[in-house]
Amino acid sequence: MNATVIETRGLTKRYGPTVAVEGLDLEIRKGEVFGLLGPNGSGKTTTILMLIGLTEPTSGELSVLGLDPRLTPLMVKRQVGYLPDAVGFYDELTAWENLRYITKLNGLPAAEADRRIGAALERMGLARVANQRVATFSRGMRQRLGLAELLCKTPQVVILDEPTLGLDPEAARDFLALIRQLKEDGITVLLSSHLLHQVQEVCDRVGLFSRGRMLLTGSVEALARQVLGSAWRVHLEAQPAPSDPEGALLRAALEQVPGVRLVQAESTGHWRVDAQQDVRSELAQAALGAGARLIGLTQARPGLDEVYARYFQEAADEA
Ligand SMILES: Nc1ncnc2c1ncn2[C@@H]1O[C@H](COP(=O)(O)OP(=O)(O)OP(=O)(O)O)[C@@H](O)[C@H]1O
Repeated sequence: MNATVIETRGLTKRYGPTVAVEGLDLEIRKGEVFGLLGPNGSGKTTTILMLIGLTEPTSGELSVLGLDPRLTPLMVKRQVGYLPDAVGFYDELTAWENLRYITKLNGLPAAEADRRIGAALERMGLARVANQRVATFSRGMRQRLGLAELLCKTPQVVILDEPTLGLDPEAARDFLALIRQLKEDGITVLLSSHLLHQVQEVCDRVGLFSRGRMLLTGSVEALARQVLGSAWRVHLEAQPAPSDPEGALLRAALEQVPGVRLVQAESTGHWRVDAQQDVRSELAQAALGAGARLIGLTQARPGLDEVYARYFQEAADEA
């Protein structure tokens, strides 16, 4: 198993009477992409700020790359790239000049800085606009420039606060693809977002936050299984046999497939099947066995939005 890169135990932050983060136990391993997910005000930013030593925890333990950000904030900052939700650049300088300025502040020798800046801009798809003033950049380009800035530090860990905020769907998808590339380089990524459906594709694991507490953690599939009781969803289109006009036989056949949890008629000839594992071929066989004409079978993963909504609905019902 990969080394633990970020670890917290009972991490808590209070602002006067407000509990921003309470009793957070977190363990993130090298090369993981971990998503802190939850609505506005649930404690994601405060968690991030504690991890990079920008705010003091009220109590609890934390370690980032084996260091305590309370004791050695500069050493942590040197190895951890942090992209806040609003990235600030000098609008009148070009992309290259902005990065050059920052690398100079970080004490990087000029030749090495030029090499890293060139590579980072290329990697972020900004090489063509390297000499363009940042004032002319879209929000998506600024975000990519923010990531390029982080890469100049050759960080081991990258922490991104709401990285897709304000991006249109295409720019958001592109940005998430860049995050996936960081993982391929062995960089550990922690990102926060309230856009559950958007980040679920890119995260190996997620922690769902609510009111300062991380209530659920795991892979999207594990959470779906835990909360919804199933992790696979298949949409099946079939015309029942002429002798089974209501589709009752077809439905019974689908229900009998091992692993199937729920079969629901969505509209005439359309069925939704929730299952514990991939049962597509078994469903196809069952449909044919019931004399139906199989028209189509598509698979969709239940989304985090649904997990989140169901989990909090159940918690509210219990309360
Ligand atoms: N400096 C502060 N002083 C007082 N209260 C604060 C401070 N920073 C955050 N809080 C409170 O702590 C709670 C958690 O806020 P936090 O910013 O961590 O949430 P978040 O999940 O990152 O939300 P968002 O998505 O809106 O950034 C909120 O109730 C917030 O009002």
